[in-house]
Amino acid sequence: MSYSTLIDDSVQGEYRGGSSRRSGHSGGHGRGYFNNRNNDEEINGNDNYGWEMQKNDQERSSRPRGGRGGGGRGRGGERVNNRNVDEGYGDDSAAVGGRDDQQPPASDKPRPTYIPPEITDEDCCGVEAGINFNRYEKIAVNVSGDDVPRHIESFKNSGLREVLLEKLIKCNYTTPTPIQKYSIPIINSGRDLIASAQTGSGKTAAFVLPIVNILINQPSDLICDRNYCEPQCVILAPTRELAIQIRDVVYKLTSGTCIKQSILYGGTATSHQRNQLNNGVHIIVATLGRIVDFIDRGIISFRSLRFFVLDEADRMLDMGFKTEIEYILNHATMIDNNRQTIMFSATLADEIQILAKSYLKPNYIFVAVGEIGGACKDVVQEIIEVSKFEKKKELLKVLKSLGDCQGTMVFVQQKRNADFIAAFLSENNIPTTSIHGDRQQPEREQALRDFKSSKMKILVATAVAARGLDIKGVNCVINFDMPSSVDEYVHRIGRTGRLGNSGRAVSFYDSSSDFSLASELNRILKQADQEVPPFLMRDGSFGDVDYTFNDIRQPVHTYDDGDKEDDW
Ligand SMILES: Nc1ncnc2c1ncn2[C@@H]1O[C@H](COP(=O)(O)OP(=O)(O)OP(=O)(O)O)[C@@H](O)[C@H]1O
Repeated sequence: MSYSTLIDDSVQGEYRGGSSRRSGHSGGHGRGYFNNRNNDEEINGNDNYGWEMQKNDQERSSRPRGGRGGGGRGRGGERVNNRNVDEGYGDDSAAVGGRDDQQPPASDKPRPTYIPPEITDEDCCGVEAGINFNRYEKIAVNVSGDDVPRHIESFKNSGLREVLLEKLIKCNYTTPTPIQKYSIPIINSGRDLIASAQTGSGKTAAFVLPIVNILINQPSDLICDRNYCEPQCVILAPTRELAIQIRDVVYKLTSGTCIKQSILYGGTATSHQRNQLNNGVHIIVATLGRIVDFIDRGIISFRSLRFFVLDEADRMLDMGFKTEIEYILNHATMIDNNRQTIMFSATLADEIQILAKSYLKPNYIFVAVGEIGGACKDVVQEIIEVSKFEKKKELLKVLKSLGDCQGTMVFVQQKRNADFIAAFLSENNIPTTSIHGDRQQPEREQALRDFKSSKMKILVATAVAARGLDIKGVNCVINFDMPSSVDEYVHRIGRTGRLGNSGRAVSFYDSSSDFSLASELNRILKQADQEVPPFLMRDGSFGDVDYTFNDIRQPVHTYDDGDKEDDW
């Protein structure tokens, strides 16, 4: 197979002497049309992380705040004029100020004209439950907070409306996962919630189901006009692709009901999104940069907001996004008492919990299924010591050992490396595509489609695909480069081994650059009952694993197999 049939145009362009986009012609469907660049979230964990984040934070913290009372375009307008509103923060915050010297000033950048395809039912098929699904029952659940509502045992007795139960049957959701058992009644009862559960264990439905249920059960008027919209629920995610996926779940659970939803994300035409908003929507799923643009323009107000959800909450509250989150929460139209705040992630460091507390009502509930920040035990983790010069050779060796390498995600740290590795694999006759923040939005979505449909066996990705993506048939994750934190490692390897399926993760450890991760990797491997290789013991300490549930408020109720009811 020739190289050009294996890899799409932009990668090819990149490989043949720099980015085709940079030289003014993007290949394929993007030619001369989608010539915006995507400032993306991977900047936060990867390329040039340090100084740019500081710069961005300074820039954002100097922005004027709120105060328009839901209309006034004055100050918002100024801000809009100061940057390209379509690109805004690119994806999605974190890139204000431009992290790339080659980027033209924001105001010179062309607006994206990409209108994403309409969602179809085919877009909504997720992973099917695997052989270890029943093992979820054995995972201890810790809950803290006063007057915690009783958890459910089945969807049937969950209080969800018939229309939702029918949808669950269609989706093959027969039994709720532990996080769903606890979250559904908590959210249904109107309480704020911060929750952690392992990757691939159904956190999305854990918040979408009860929210949709309440919106249907206790409807309130949908307020909008041709310039303005008051959503009742806003769900924020750190990446565009994750926002799309959450929207798909919302669509799956609301289609045919009165609930209207919309998605706002960067790299796409704003006019299209605006039209949807002006017709009124109950639920907006969004990335941060784009929703802030709409707020700045006075198109979105929070007067009717009933639910504010942060998926991947630890990521959303870290330096890259925190200022924008606070901007939204402090917005003049936000009425705290009306709002239920809900936060989910597989990883929730103590600092994040402390920060999150200030956004939650004092009687919020904290739920942790299993070890907070622990890796999914259905993923067999293998760490190989490889010098950076040997990595490509080792990659081919690992892929060969997989037999058919269909459904492999290869993570790298830098965007240029993603294209480089994709080109390298393609040259070795392995159909490969790539996803990262320098690819244009249609290309990113096409890459995911090609990987999901098995047209491409391998997806090479940066941090942009590390969190939340739920792709059927991902059998193996390869960390070609180690991520910069062990939490990101947990998210990356969690793209496989989802919903009780088994998965495999192979990570290349180069002592010269990954030394600082050694102790944390030891802990993660031990927590997940995996073998710890000698070189990690050599490079890192090997203290006791401490994933104890730690709520700043006490007491904590622990529920494990056989001890489910006592504390209620
Ligand atoms: N009760 C259920 N029964 C069967 N399938 C389910 C159930 N709940 C969720 N799923 C499916 O499980 C898969 C994983 O769910 P989801 O993406 O919400 O996981 P997650 O916990 O958010 O993972 P991550 O931490 O990686 O974001 C999805 O394909 C979803 O459709």
